[in-house]
Amino acid sequence: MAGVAPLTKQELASKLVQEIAKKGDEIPEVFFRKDGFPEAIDAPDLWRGDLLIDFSLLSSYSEPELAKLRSALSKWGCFQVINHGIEVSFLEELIEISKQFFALPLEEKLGYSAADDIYQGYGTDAAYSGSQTRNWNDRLFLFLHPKEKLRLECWPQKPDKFREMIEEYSKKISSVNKALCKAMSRSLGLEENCLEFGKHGPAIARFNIYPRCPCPERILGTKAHTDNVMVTYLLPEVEGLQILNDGQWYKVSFIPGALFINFGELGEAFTNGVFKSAVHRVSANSTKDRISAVMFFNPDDDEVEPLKELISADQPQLYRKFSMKEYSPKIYDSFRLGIRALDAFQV
Ligand SMILES: O=C(O)CCC(=O)C(=O)O
Ligand SMILES: [Fe+2]
Repeated sequence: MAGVAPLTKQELASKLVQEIAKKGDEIPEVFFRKDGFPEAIDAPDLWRGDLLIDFSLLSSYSEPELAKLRSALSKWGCFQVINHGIEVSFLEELIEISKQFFALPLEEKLGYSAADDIYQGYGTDAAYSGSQTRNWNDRLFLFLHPKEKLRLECWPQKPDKFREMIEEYSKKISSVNKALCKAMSRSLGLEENCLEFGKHGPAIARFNIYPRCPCPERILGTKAHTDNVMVTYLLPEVEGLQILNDGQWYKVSFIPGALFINFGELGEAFTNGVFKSAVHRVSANSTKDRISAVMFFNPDDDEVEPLKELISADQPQLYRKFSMKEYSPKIYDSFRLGIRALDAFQV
């Protein structure tokens, strides 16, 4: 990330996808994928079957549900979860409030971008390097934990309930995460506190908007990537997310009220590759804007290393021990270059 300077508000305004979409001018070349991208297939049976986890069964440690969880994470690195205990009306309101935030006047939103931090606040990714193909996406990015990283000036004061809802959502997601950590440990035949993280709650909240796009066959909402975290909890508004598995892209079916959970690179390192980090991307669509609300969890310690219990003759150690201080600087370039930051730490 060295050498990447934040943009002035004016520069940022000219790069925002919402603004480009609103003007309706010709789309800048920098958004077009030079070589196109492979099509994704529908797989409703998968999302209603092997990759649909009933959270209420996990909390009672149902053996078949634990086996399903283990299989989903080791083969796909992701699943959707229902009966997670967060009221659907709350989730719908969160999406609605996020939508209202992105609908605020530009000047007001720019007030929530950080002048000295390319990540935090309102803005758009990948606006900082002229050469890479850009995503058709703007976002609000907020650090929640550790407290030293929290920048309250980037937290929207409007819509009125937004701040309160983010805090509330982070508590609700935390309790889902606590139970899920235990279930994941159990699914691996381990003591329930072996695979524990996110004690202080999610590290980051990210709200995405993918404006309606006139040219979805040549532009992506977000290009293929793995998340640089332990685990991601995603609340989508409609379809658009896609997953790569064995060389094939799959459309994730939208299930109202379900949360989409995917394992990040740090989760893969922590489980010594037993659970995979899902490669995913977001398509653009020509009919409507799309919103998603994302919570990212990180490890509690500064160092990440594969669990001893998951290293064996059959499953030799895949990643060396590394610190977040070593890992974090690799994130920006890996996203830009489309490679995995984690691969730098292979044994
Ligand atoms: O919007 C989505 O569905 C996915 C977002 C995503 O992958 C991310 O924010 O890391
Ligand atoms: Fe992601």
